Amino acid sequence: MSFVTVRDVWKSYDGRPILERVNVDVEEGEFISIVGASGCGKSTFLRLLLADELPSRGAIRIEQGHRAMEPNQERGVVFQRYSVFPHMTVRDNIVAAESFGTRSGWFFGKRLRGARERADETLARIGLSHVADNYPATLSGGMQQRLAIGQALTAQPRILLLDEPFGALDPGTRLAMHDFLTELRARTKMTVFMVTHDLTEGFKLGDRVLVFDKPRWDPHDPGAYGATITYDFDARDEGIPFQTIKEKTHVPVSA
Ligand SMILES: Nc1ncnc2c1ncn2[C@@H]1O[C@H](COP(=O)(O)OP(=O)(O)OP(=O)(O)O)[C@@H](O)[C@H]1O
Repeated sequence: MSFVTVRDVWKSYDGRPILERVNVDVEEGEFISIVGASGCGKSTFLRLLLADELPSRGAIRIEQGHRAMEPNQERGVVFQRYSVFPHMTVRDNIVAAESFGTRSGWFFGKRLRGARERADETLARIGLSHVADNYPATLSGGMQQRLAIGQALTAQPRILLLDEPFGALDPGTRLAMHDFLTELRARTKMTVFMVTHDLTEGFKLGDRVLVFDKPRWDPHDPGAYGATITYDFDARDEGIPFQTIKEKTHVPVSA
C-alpha cells in the first residue's frame, strides 16, 4: 500500500461540488506537482491532505494508518499567503520552526545556540541574513514568503504542502529557492505536494504532475460538476503521460 492513498474523495461546499471522484496513490519521497485552472479546487485538495478540512465523501489515508482527521506536525504547509510569527525576529521564526517539533516546544542554553547557528545557515541560503534581527512586518511580501518557506523546510515534515510557494518571488530568487528545496529533498525523505501555475516549474521540480480539471462540463451551469485528476504525468521521463484518467465530456443540458 502506498504512503498516501486518496480514495474516491468528493468535496462540496453548500451543496456545490468542488472535487469529485479523486483517486491517487503517492509513494513516500515523491514530489507531486499539481496544476489546473484557477478555482478548480487545487488548494481545497491540499487542505484535505492537511486534514484542515474533511472530505464530503471518500477517505485520505497516510501510511496505511487511520484516516487523516486533523492536522499534525507530520504535515508542514506553506500557503500562498505567508504565515510567520509577527512577534518573533526573523531568526527566531526559523528557530521556532525547529523547536516546535520537540517535547518542550522551545530550546534553551546549548541547544538554543545550536539552533540559532543552523537558523543563520538557513537564512544565508534563503538570502535573509541581513534582516535576521528584524521583525517580519519590516520585510517585503517576497521576503516574508521566503521566511515561511525557510520555516517549513526547517521543520522537515514528512509531508510538505506548498501552495504556489514561489509565486511572489522574482525569477532569480525563485531559482535559488528551487535549488534549496531540491537539496533538502535529497537529504530527507520528504513527500511534497506543490500547487503551481507555472508548468515549467511543475515539471522541473516534480516527479509527477497531476492535472485537475472538470471531466464533466455543463456550459449552462459551470458549477454543476467538480474537478478531478484528469492527467498524471511522469515528470521524470520528460513528461510523457503514462496515465490518462478521464476523458472530457460535455454533458447535455437535459442530463
Ligand atoms: N470554505 C469554502 N467555502 C465555500 N467555498 C469555498 C471554500 N473554499 C473554497 N471554496 C470554493 O471552492 C472553489 C475552489 O477553490 P480553491 O481555492 O480550492 O481553487 P484553486 O484551484 O486552488 O484556485 P486558484 O488556482 O485560483 O488558487 C472556489 O470556487 C472557491 O470559491
